[in-house]
Amino acid sequence: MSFRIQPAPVARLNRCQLFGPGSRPAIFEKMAASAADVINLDLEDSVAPSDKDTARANVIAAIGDIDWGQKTLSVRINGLDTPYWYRDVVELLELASERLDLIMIPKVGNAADLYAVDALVTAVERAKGRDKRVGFEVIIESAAGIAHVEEIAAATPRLQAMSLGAADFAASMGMATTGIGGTQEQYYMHREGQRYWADPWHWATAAIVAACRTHGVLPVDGPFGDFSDAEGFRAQALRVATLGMVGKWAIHPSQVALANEVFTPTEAAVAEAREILAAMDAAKARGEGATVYKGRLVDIASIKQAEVIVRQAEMIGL
Ligand SMILES: CCC(=O)SCCNC(=O)CCNC(=O)[C@H](O)C(C)(C)COP(=O)(O)OP(=O)(O)OC[C@H]1O[C@@H](n2cnc3c(N)ncnc32)[C@H](O)[C@@H]1OP(=O)(O)O
Ligand SMILES: O=CC(=O)O
Ligand SMILES: [Mg+2]
Repeated sequence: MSFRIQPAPVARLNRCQLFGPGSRPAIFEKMAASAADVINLDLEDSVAPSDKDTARANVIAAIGDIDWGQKTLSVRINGLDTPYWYRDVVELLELASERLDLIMIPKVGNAADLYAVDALVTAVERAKGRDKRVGFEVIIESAAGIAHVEEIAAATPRLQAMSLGAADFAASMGMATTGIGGTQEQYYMHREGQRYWADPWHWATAAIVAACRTHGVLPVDGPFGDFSDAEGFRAQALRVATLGMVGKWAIHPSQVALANEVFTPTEAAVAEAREILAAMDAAKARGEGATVYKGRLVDIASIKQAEVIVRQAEMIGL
């Protein structure tokens, strides 16, 4: 470990973030009743320009009126390149109840974007005497966002989570696809007559995880558009979980259980992690830093790996 200790992210569950358009209040109660850890009421791309004001009013009312239980409640505001975002921030913080936990800022391109939102949020919070400081989450979904991902992760202590937004990311990068996440038909290796599909999201995912882990932010995978493809969703979620992400968006209720399943450690994984910790305790008592568990090496690094799983299990209450 470097002299600088890696900061821990906020200790809360973020296995699934369920999205719904702010212009569709009929589904808000259904969202609140879902098994998602985080709810994202959207004012941005799922809301038509003509509905922006109505959607904002719907969301402000729903924040206070609906029982969101223990969920983290987040509102995605419009991007800083639009005429809507400042009113989103001002009205949310002037009019919505303190039940609001997070503001999600889309299409961030650099740390200055967050500086601007932070300044506005801070001013409104002070003016209104709000006790609860609202947190931020961001979406990396542009070439500029991924190029500046580390400075964005470090931009403000308000930042709790960072998502990869595959749709806008693909557009901004000029990727030859209209798919939202998952396998891309043309992204394959060819050998001896066989095609082997690779993961075009891998680099961005790993870059986000590294930036997030460096600065104590939760890394999250964004949307998987084809909600009738459960196996495709599961494969995408398993890949990003393997790389260190803690959760994934659901853009349809059918994706919530899939995300929760992938980002909840299995009983067997938790049992194994606890056994590794016990094996290492026993090794330590013998004055050893390394030992053998089920025929394989475990050492002090294994303690940290096992602790990731045990901490997650404890948060879920397993
Ligand atoms: C791609 C880039 C991004 O920015 S993604 C993030 C922004 N997009 C969004 O927020 C879209 C969220 N999803 C939706 O708007 C809808 O799920 C879409 C995809 C339009 C499908 O809606 P719909 O045709 O009603 O689906 P369905 O008939 O299969 O619905 C079955 C039951 O589930 C409900 N439902 C639908 N969507 C949600 C949701 N997001 N959260 C909670 N419940 C939802 C429907 O109302 C329907 O309920 P019921 O069975 O009639 O009681
Ligand atoms: O906002 C999400 C995306 O994929 O774009
Ligand atoms: Mg987007």
